[in-house]
Amino acid sequence: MTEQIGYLVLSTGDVLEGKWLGAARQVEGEMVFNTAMTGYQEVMTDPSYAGQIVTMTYPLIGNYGINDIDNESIKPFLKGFVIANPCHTPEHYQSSSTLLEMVEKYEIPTLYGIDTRALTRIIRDHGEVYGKMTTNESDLPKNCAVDSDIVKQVSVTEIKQFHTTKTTGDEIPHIVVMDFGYKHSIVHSLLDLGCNVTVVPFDTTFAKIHELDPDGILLTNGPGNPKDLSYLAANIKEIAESIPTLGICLGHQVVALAFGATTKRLPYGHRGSNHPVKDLLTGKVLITSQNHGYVVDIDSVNKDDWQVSHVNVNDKSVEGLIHRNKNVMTVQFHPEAHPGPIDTHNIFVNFISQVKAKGVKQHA
Ligand SMILES: NC(=O)CC[C@H](N)C(=O)O
Repeated sequence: MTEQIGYLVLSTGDVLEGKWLGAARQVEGEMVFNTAMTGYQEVMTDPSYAGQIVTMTYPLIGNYGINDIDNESIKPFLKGFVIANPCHTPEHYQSSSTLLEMVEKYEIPTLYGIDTRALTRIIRDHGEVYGKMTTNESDLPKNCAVDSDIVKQVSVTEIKQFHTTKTTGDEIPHIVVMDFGYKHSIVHSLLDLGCNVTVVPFDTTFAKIHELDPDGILLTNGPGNPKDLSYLAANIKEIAESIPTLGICLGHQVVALAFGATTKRLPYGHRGSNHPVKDLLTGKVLITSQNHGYVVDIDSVNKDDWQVSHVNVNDKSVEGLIHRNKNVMTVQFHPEAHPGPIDTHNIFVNFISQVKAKGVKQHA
């Protein structure tokens, strides 16, 4: 294994020295930190990290290996990975390869031996931080914001169909998933609840979606700045107004934008698996999985049409919206978890109930 020295040079002027896990692969991108103590495989394969260099605050990564079931997409899309201590001797009955093998297979630029908690403090103090993973410590990152067409880079280009094996009666709702960079767990959650699923490209038109004859629409998570998708607003509004709709994370943000709200950047994002969210309808606090850098501006939400259903306990930001007259609900957190707790699984259950209440069509 290589012991080659590598550097993480930050736009703040800080330089952190580490070693390359696998080959040296120079890359630059937006720095973000994730505080989950487990779930590194799901984090590495979540398409919402496309264009970003991810660091894990938890120091030991790779200790339960890499398995064949927890990938959240067809391949990792993150730009780089920065960790403290990699484990080369994993122990888990489902483990089929190691972190190093994963990093090499997908050529993920990875540095280890970095004090990732000190790095996280720098990101928290400065907010928007860019980093360059390099072999040359005087190699400064440029302003490498995430590409404005990043969703196009991760979305499917062709329709994909999935059939449920868990029928709960004779009604099988058909859910069309608009793919902004979907996590596989979202589709698994729908299949487990007895739905058939069609995944379509993020920019599929209302007319095309109508031809697919869905009972419900799910707009997924995805990378980048939601405002870069403002050009889709009219299409998204038309879809959400006509068909029961659930938006998750980026899906929540683009629905809010389509109905006239605005989004803004959070100081340093919410990424981890223990973010407390208050459900304002039940008064309960739920522990949620999160991964976002932008948020819907609460003051911009039209309160005549929308009810704020969830708020973040830590910073009071919007975590969920329900339309007062249409069948539209959206959440900023991840009800599919993976990684993280399943406190909010009911979001899917409620959505499917709403779809069924509207009447499931007989599909050929
Ligand atoms: N997971 C997501 O869907 C993230 C949404 C958006 N890219 C953000 O950072 O806020």
